[in-house]
Amino acid sequence: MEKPPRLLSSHLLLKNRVYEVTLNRALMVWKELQTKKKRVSGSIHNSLKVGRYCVPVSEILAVRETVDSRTKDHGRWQKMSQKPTEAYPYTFTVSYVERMRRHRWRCNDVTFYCADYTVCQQWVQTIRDQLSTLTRRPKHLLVYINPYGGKQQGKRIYEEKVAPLFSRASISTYVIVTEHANHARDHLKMDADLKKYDGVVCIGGDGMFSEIVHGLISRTQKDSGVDQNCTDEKLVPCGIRVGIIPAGSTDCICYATVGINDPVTSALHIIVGDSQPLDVCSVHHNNTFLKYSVSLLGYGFYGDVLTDSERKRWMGPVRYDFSGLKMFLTHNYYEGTVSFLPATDVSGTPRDKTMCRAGCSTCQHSGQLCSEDSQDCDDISNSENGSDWQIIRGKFLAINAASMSCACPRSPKGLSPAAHLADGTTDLIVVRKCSRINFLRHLLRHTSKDDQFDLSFVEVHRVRKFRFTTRNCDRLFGRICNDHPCSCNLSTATGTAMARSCPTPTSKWECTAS
Ligand SMILES: Nc1ncnc2c1ncn2[C@@H]1O[C@H](COP(=O)(O)OP(=O)(O)OP(=O)(O)O)[C@@H](O)[C@H]1O
Repeated sequence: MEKPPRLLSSHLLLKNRVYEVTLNRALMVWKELQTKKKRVSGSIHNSLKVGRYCVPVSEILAVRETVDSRTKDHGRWQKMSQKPTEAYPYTFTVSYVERMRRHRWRCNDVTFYCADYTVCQQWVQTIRDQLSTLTRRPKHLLVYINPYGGKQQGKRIYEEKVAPLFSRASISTYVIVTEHANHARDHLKMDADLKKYDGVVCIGGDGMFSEIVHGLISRTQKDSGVDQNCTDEKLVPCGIRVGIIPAGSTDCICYATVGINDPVTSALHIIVGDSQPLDVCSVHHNNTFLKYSVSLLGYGFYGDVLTDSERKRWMGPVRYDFSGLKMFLTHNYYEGTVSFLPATDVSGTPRDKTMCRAGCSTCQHSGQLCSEDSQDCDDISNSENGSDWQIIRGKFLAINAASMSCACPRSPKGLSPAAHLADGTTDLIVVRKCSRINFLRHLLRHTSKDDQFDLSFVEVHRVRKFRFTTRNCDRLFGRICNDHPCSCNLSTATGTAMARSCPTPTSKWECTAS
């Protein structure tokens, strides 16, 4: 492939050594000219070889000029440990993403010393020009902080770890610290002037993310004239991106999308404009819309754990372990009928060995699955009307729909390890009534390498829609656990980014009680 032409090339001083520094539209590279003693850190993933560093322009956060070793910014990010020699009195500092191990990102600064003021200015201006061409980067963000989630550290996490990075990247923010549950949802639904923002940032856990998703999707449907109660109507995808800064108890949506629960990593993904579409399921009861779900919808064990754990919020994150143990000992089961429409037109299965990650080819293809005029969507409707529905009757300990892996640090594989983030399907996991010891075996497999579906009392299906009808309809929806990671907080087990996520309502399923 042809190399992009050089925009700039200069000999600049860095840590008292002379480097050849070059910039093209894609990369900034600096290479040491005198390498008597190689003392370059190998910690940067971006480096091509010792003494040569390479940073994609897309991962440069900012550049700032420094005159006479006094930077214009006096932030904590400044690392001006060495004084410029007299021959190189003009400096500029580049902040960029340093990729560490295990999906962790950090902001690193490198300061270059120039002999000539014009050269210094040229570098600053050319890098800024290149950054201004990156149109996916947000400039204005609406930030909601839940001061109540997780260990109640949301405000501190935002102020100490995230806000300085947003300010470094010249992102303007409008920050709302929520005052009560559903504050963010209602503000997004009714009041927020979304045209002013390039994205919404959620500082909190999965419950808070769910609030924001509900606010945004409901607003989008209302603005587009879509009736949420009608199961046959196609949902209109939500155009605005949502960033997650993990500050909850389990943060499984962040973990499953970014691969790590780390506020700095998530903030950096937001700054560089990364995005990952997510499936959104809608849940209905008797032709009435109940909820949206992007991660786990659980009935039975997981719903019971959530219901119980909400009453014990004062315990902090450990409440999930406590309630998990309690529900495990209670060993409730539920009788009813599960009917589902299998996703027969997709390539993968829930038993695959690969985990879905950003850039997954299956999700890229399926992202357009239910776009307007899609033939595939018509095929799905035809199947519904036909006889493709399958039925399971019996007594169940748990009925779960995982629209993503639902992985979290305590259960790194998650509830359904091969579930896709945006393929328009959900993995339906049915755990039939079994002995307590067998159920424990199933739960323990969420934390081990063993296949949690390879048990006679567990069934897993990749589906487009499903229905659950209990024998006792009254109890049905009181026990649904929606968009909540309690699944990852079982008595035995223990999730950027944020998740940089863009809700795309590509699949729908319904629960009906009759
Ligand atoms: N100011 C507030 N006071 C009380 N509750 C709030 C407030 N703001 C948001 N909430 C509610 O707090 C609930 C829990 O928040 P969040 O998801 O951030 O933390 P968590 O439950 O500890 O973490 P996780 O969902 O990852 O387990 C959410 O359902 C949200 O509706």
